[in-house]
Amino acid sequence: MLETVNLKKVFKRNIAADDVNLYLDEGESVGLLGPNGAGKSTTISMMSTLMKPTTGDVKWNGRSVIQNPSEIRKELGVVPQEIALYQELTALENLKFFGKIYGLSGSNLDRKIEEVVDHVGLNERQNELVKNYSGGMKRRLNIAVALLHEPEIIIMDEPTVGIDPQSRNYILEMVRQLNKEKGMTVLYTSHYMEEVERLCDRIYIMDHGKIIATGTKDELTSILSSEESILIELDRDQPNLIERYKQQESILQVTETEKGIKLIVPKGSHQLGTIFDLAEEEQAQIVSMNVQVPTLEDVFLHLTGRKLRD
Ligand SMILES: Nc1ncnc2c1ncn2[C@@H]1O[C@H](COP(=O)(O)OP(=O)(O)OP(=O)(O)O)[C@@H](O)[C@H]1O
Repeated sequence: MLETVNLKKVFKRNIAADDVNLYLDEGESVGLLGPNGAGKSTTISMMSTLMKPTTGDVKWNGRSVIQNPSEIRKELGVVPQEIALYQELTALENLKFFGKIYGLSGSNLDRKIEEVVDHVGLNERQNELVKNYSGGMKRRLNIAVALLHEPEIIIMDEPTVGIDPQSRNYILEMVRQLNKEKGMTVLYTSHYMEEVERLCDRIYIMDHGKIIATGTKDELTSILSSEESILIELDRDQPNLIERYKQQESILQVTETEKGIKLIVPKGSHQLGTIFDLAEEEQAQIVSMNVQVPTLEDVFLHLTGRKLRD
């Protein structure tokens, strides 16, 4: 349905997207996951006609998006990261304005507005000025605008950045319904692993402009199927203990967490004795210990050596 072919964008000497190849089949919900600056916005801006690639192409049902931008733009629902609304107008006036740009009018436009306002849960507040909206409401209205012309696909650039947990939850549930109940294809970018885990059938992990892994959540975590992670909660910071663990060849990865340390070890390698012995030598109190199967966050760390939100 939508695919990129060796898509590349170079800003002066910075390669923001480097030979990106990804695709979405009809009805799929696909996540593009990566830290800030990974190249997600650049990639989806090119996919949605908002930016020209340096080289490569984007195909929409076999037709080049680069060759036919204005024609194909009408078929895509695009939710940019920046809020694109008129603050001095009401939500309803904004929707009428953008609806007309999409070529809608009369009772057809009224019906579509009613539908999208309902979908994003803004019925009761549609006559208020956008400047008085909360950040979460503005984001919801931003999404409503992108849905007005009934696109087959919605492309969303980090739609939950900077909003409260309740609005975030609302948006995630809304996107899930669009995909699962209305059958809309979704491309969702985020640096929140939990969001793509919750929403997406398939995930692309991006870093430094490149796609570094792809698959379902299970496929991606199976990259680490021969490993397990051990979460250790400590009574206080223990920099010496972290160093001691790092010196152990049998411990593959050591990361500091909010409350302690996370270790990645080969599955079934019976490291608990060593872990306890070293803690005792460093006079560190282990408050709790948890052995877990790897998460997408672990996969990212494994592939890049960095945390998603460093
Ligand atoms: N217009 C531009 N001019 C120069 N460099 C740019 C431009 N837009 C993006 N970049 C650079 O390209 C790289 C990728 O940026 P991009 O915004 O695509 O990343 P991202 O994964 O979407 O991150 P974020 O979550 O912060 O938006 C970054 O190094 C960024 O500084």
